[in-house]
Amino acid sequence: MQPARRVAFDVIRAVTESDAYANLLLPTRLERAGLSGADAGLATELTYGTLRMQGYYDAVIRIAAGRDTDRIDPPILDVLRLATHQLLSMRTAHHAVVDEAVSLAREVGSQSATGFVNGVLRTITRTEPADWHEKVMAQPRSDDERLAIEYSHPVWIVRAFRRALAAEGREIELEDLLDADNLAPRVSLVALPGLSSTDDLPRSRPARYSPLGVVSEGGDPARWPVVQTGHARVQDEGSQLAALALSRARPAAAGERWLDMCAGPGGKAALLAAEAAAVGVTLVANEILPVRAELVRAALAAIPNPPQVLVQDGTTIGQSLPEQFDRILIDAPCTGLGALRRRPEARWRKQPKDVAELQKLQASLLESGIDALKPGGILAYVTCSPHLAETTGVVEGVLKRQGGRIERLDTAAVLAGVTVEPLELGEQGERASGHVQLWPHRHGTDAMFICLLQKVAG
Ligand SMILES: C[S@@+](CC[C@H](N)C(=O)[O-])C[C@H]1O[C@@H](n2cnc3c(N)ncnc32)[C@H](O)[C@@H]1O
Repeated sequence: MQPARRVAFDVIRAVTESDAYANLLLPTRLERAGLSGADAGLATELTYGTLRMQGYYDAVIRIAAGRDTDRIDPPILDVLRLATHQLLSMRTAHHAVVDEAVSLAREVGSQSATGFVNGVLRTITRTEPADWHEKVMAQPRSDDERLAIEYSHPVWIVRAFRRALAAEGREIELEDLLDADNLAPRVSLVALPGLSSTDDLPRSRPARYSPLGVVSEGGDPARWPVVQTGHARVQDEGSQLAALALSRARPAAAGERWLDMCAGPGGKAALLAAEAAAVGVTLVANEILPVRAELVRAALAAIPNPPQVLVQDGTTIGQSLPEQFDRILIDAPCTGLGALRRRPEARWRKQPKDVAELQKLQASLLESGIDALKPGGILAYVTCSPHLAETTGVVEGVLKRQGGRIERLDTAAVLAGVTVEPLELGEQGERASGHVQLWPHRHGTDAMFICLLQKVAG
């Protein structure tokens, strides 16, 4: 079997069977198989494309097999999904796809499975991709269910996106957003201030919004010397803006103390640390999980006088370190619904019940952050999810409970002073409630939510 397809199949299997993360597993499997360049690109496209479009392909397989996908053996279903991706989206030669799928089915299933796979795939090849689209979309459904199938997202996520866009008067952008989630994101990098500049980053063009960012125009940035020294990093532009919203909310005074409360694996902490070092500010990074705290230490190693890394539950920091910090970043654990482009399987793994649990933790981290903030200090509450329960829901609930202790800052105005090009924001809501919501389809970033708050002085 062609090695790229084998790697893709093995990763897809590990994702379905043992909850592996494709973005972590794929690079190690590519290396083990000795794949690089075009072969690595093909394996990545096969893996990510199949996992992203799984919902749509399952709808096709259901019709072609005449049975529900939960009545198909999981390894055989994965064989069919990978083959369907090649047939419908990559237009690979039919006989090659069917032959390879049948051999895989022989290897991972029973003899009877080979006949089943052969039959289902031959049925799929007999109809053009555009006609499959028509068949799959033919049954009458609600608008959200139709979008869920067409763009391969669970319905509850479609609904959450619709509500978040409606809150800013941009419900009309829903299809663009769902479509953007199915495209590979461009690779953005940050040049850490004081350690490198965007001129040191080869084969790249300046980012649209981040003054420290570039977008790679090809090649593997991990091989660039400035990235290998840790002086520049691969980092989504939305994450850069989240860190810069805090560090540049107002001029920093030497001697300030900043806290990154949920720092693992350390991407934003590295940017904050570089910003802090340039103006004589001390950063403390905190992370609850020891293994992720190690990643934070590694991420900070290239910064001169690297910041202290604490391993604590952020929800207790308000008690253990009350009124200690001038600025705090809470990049809260969240559903990650704003980063579906990067984590192809995440949309199928997250469940609506996760939202309620996370919302409780997010509120308690925010309350703790407010306690840890000095009067007059600034806090950035950030999520890489646009789900309203995790964003404005958390902020509004905490503001209500805190009475007049905390007030909103105008995050849009702060970012207007930071970004290279002005950010196009929604028509309503954001100005009034002080936050900024970034979007993949509109800004080309992850859907980061950024809300600056200030503790009332005295
Ligand atoms: C969204 S990630 C932060 C990403 C990070 N800021 C970056 O840019 O690399 C959230 C982090 O919070 C950590 N976390 C979860 N619960 C926590 C808690 N109670 N206290 C502190 N950190 C927590 C998670 O382990 C995870 O590493």
